Amino acid sequence: MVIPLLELKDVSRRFGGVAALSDVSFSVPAGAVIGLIGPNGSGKTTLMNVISGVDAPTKGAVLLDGLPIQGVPANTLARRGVSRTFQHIRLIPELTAGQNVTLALHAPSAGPFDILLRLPRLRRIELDRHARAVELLRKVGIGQHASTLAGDLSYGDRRRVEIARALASEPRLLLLDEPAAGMTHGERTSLRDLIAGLPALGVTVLLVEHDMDLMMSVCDEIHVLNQGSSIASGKPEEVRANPRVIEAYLGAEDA
Ligand SMILES: Nc1ncnc2c1ncn2[C@@H]1O[C@H](COP(=O)(O)OP(=O)(O)OP(=O)(O)O)[C@@H](O)[C@H]1O
Repeated sequence: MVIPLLELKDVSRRFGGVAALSDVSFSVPAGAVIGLIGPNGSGKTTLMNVISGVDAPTKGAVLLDGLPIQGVPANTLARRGVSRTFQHIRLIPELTAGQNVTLALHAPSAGPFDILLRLPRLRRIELDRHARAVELLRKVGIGQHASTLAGDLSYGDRRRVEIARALASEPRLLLLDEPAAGMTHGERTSLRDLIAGLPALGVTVLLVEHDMDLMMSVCDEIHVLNQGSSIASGKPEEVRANPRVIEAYLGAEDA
């Protein structure tokens, strides 16, 4: 039996009287792009928080390579191969795209003596880190903007820098929370190609996104949440035609 990269078993999260997640179960096989959709407030971000260690479930298990990780802090999970982007951009606008990515890189970093004595090793480490950041920016299609201030980049390119930052820890599982939000049509098309290419780089993707065209064209499988519960799972075209899904979205529009 092949152990999935990620498995959720009856994951629940309550906030006081609010059941943000109720017994959500599904798995994410290695090498896939898996989508998570649902109307506003259905629990998608809560689930991303629980998987990435930003939050812990009230009940249930989150397994990475078959081992429980619920409650493990985000920085530990990052070392174990789980990385994410957030709904709201978290770059430092006064730093260049390259510097923003460099900040997210793991060691090798300089030691106190390297810094104090400005040993040649320090310069070499800095050059290596910069080269690695540029390589990551190239992977997401904006290598040419490595020296541009993050604050001067277009919205779509800032989102790409965020993805490059998330790739800096060499994740096996990348959680993308609404990466297309605020993007133009053209930016969405290139984001789609970027996401579709991630499995070939060894990165499995769990994607939360409201852009249905993007989801339909990039996901191998989609899971649908409504009011914290899983209401449908399947191939994009199956999910799109599912009456429960249509009803959940129409209901949300009426609200
Ligand atoms: N920290 C919190 N404290 C209290 N309630 C919360 C908290 N976080 C989320 N909730 C509630 O949990 C439910 C699910 O919220 P969540 O943000 O996960 O939904 P979502 O599907 O990501 O929504 P959106 O598409 O609008 O981002 C909502 O009712 C929300 O109000």
